[in-house]
Amino acid sequence: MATATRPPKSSEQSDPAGDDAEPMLPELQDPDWMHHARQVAQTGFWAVARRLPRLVKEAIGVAWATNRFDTVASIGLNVAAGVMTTFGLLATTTVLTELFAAGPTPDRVRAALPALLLAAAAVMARGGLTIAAGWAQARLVPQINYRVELRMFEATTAVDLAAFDDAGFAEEMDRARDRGMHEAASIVDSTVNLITGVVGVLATAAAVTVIQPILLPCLLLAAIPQAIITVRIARGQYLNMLARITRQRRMRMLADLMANRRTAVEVRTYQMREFLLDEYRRMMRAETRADFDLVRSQTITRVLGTSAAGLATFAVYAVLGGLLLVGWVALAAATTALLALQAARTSLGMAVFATNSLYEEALYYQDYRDFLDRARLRTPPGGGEPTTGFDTIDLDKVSLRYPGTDNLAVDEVSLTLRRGQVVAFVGENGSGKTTLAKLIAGLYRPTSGAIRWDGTDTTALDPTSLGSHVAVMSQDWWRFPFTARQNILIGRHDRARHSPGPSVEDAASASAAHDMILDLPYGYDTLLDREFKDGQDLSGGQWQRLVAARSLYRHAKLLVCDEPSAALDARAEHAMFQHLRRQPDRLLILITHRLANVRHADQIFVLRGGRLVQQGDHDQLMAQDGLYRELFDLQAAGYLAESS
Ligand SMILES: Nc1ncnc2c1ncn2[C@@H]1O[C@H](COP(=O)(O)OP(=O)(O)OP(=O)(O)O)[C@@H](O)[C@H]1O
Repeated sequence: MATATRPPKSSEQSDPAGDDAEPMLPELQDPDWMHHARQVAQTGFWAVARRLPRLVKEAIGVAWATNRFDTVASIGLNVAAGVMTTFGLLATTTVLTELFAAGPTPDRVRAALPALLLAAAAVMARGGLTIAAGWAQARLVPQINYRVELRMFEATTAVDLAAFDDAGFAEEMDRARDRGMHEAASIVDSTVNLITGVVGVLATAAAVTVIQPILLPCLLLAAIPQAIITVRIARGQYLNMLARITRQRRMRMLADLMANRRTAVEVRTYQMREFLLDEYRRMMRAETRADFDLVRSQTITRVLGTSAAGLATFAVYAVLGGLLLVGWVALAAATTALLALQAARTSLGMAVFATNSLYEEALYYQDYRDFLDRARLRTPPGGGEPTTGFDTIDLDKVSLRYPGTDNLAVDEVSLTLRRGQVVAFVGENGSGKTTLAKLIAGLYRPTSGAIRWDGTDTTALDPTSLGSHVAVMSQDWWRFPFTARQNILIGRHDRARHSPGPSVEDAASASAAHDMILDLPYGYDTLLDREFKDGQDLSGGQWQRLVAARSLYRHAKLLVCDEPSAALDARAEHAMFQHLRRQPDRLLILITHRLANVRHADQIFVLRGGRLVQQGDHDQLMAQDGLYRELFDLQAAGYLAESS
């Protein structure tokens, strides 16, 4: 199903009005979570049926692990309902036998009464059991969904950061998240439906066998066409869905572009309206054609299937008539057989449909299982010594290579940092500053070399304990859709009362965010997401102040500030750097391209291509003919030129 990505065509190359014109946008690839689709489409029904026992076992295992009571109830009650079907049919035969017997009508009715009551009781019991089974089955679905989702996010939040740089991991996570995890409840649902269908068929077959074994082949003859139609229609729908999925994704993508606050500005400034609408119309025309094709082919299948079912029913009637004539079957038994026929048809259709669904769902569910296994391997083992912090941090020939890359992002860097210092990492874009800071913060483990806190290799320290002493003001911060207060509090959401550290307001004041927050409609309780009622948004610089407040609120012994003032105006930048000064119990690592802000740092480390090429304070580095002086002079020249 995968289609190759083509380069975008210009609008002059294509005719938006023509039905068969090439699309203006490049073809999309099928989503990764659809990789089983072809396999499902190409597997025959019997091949699927052979794998059923394993799939049923797997599904029952999932249900059992979630809620044993509801599992037993949904299967047991369905089986009990099947037994009632058999009783009901047998009682109906007795009723009919009494009614069709010779003698005065009142006597016949009286004789039929006990069996009639029994038949009525069986029907009522069956109805009650089916409802109770449905209730248990419906209870199972949300419980399974919650359990599976929770396990998914327990895994995604526990894996090491490096896992997210691994393309294979990210792909498996998307598959498991987009589709796999939603199939857990579906495989249980389909399994219960399958069991219900099979029990229904067996129950009617048992009744018919008791009444007259010769009627059993008639029952199957009449039910099979129905089963075939069900499979064919389901497969047709599936293949049609496969053929259309990429187009439907493109339509959703276009719909998103045309009705979205984030894209609204560019759609207008570039006057993209007609371009997007043309593309949407083209997709819609193709979709409508596909809808018509599906409806036509399904109608044809239904006509053929219904005719075959009609013929089969006619054949059964003929056989029954023959059996009646030769006296092999009594009239009452033949009438019951017709009732059984109807019930068996429905049950068989249900079982066949459930088999088909179960096969497909189980393939995708396996993706979820595989992802959990892979995530377990990527989760740091935990344990290790707890730590109360550090006086010195030593890096000994530390290197890091990102997965799937050839070059070292950090190349044999050795340096020593001390609590109480302000140090700066300086270098051109891509020189490895952020990566080095993340290594020191424990977010990545070195590919080689060692990082030691007071002489202890950090790999021997408990990661949670180590992380509690670190705060990182990242340059890739996220706009969390919480209130302003929560956005700061999450810096240390579990901080105990009276434990050291600034209050939310103090942290906000230190990062020049306090006044800006007070100006919001609900102050600190303003929700910072426009997608919710009464939500507000902030400018990039205002968000950056809030992010800074969060990391100051964390009150950690190691504070990494990666481009903390990139989006700040001059006044806010000045105010923030007043607070990012030396503190005796904190090591501050500053990464910035605005070199004026690092002039007062105790140590400046200059990186180039991942290697540490210079180190010293500002005066020492300016005295050398090196990269630092070159970068500093370039920046200073810009200001000097302006002022002259
Ligand atoms: N997640 C990642 N996966 C693969 N390569 C990465 C990843 N992050 C960074 N790199 C690469 O590692 C090198 C160092 O990147 P890093 O972000 O540490 O540089 P930097 O000095 O902080 O750059 P900038 O000044 O632009 O922020 C670059 O070549 C970059 O392309």
